[in-house]
Amino acid sequence: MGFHVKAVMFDLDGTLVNTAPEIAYAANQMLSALNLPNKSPAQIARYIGEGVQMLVKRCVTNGTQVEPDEALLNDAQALFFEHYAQNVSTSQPYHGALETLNELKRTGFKLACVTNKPEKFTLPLLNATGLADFFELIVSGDTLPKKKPNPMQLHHICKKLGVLETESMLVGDSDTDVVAAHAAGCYIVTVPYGYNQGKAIDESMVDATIEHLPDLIHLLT
Ligand SMILES: O=C(O)COP(=O)(O)O
Ligand SMILES: [Mg+2]
Repeated sequence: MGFHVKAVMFDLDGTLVNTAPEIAYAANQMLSALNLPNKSPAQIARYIGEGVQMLVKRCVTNGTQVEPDEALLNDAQALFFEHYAQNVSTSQPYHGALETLNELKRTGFKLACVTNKPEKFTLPLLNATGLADFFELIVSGDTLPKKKPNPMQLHHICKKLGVLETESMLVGDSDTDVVAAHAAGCYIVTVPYGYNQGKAIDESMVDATIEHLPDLIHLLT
């Protein structure tokens, strides 16, 4: 396919691990604590992708653009952190995730994880799912001042790994990933099964789409 790639960066939620159920569980515990009605896991899954603050805001405002009361939002954030910390890492990697990372690492690719999830949740999740050791670098949503769709995390990873952006690929599940990769100048490959706020990925905007992670092996080796 002509990808001259030395480094592969993986998005986490919706790409490597099916975290929507555990995120929805924590979000509903937060809503219950605030005496707000619970939401279906499918609805909450549509709020994933732009970090915890956006997820919480969408949960308390029913996904609308209205600004919630600041005190309510602060309480909601704290409650989400408290509840998610108690049950993070009950999720499973998607089919083929481990074998794909294993094979890409074995064949010499530099691997990194880039997520909008806060570090507090990223590291336990990667450890519990057995994914952490594949990555030379893990950059979370609060590791740097900006997160995806801003390209800062991707530039940071390329610099640390000693590769050019044009030699790097992001594998993701959402428009957030697509915009970040374009802004950084990296290749972008997407999976169709993750969380893209209920929309399909616009395939004209990506370098390739794969059905499942193991398809990457054929694309890159
Ligand atoms: O926490 C989120 O909003 C999404 O996380 P992701 O970047 O790993 O998909
Ligand atoms: Mg994602």
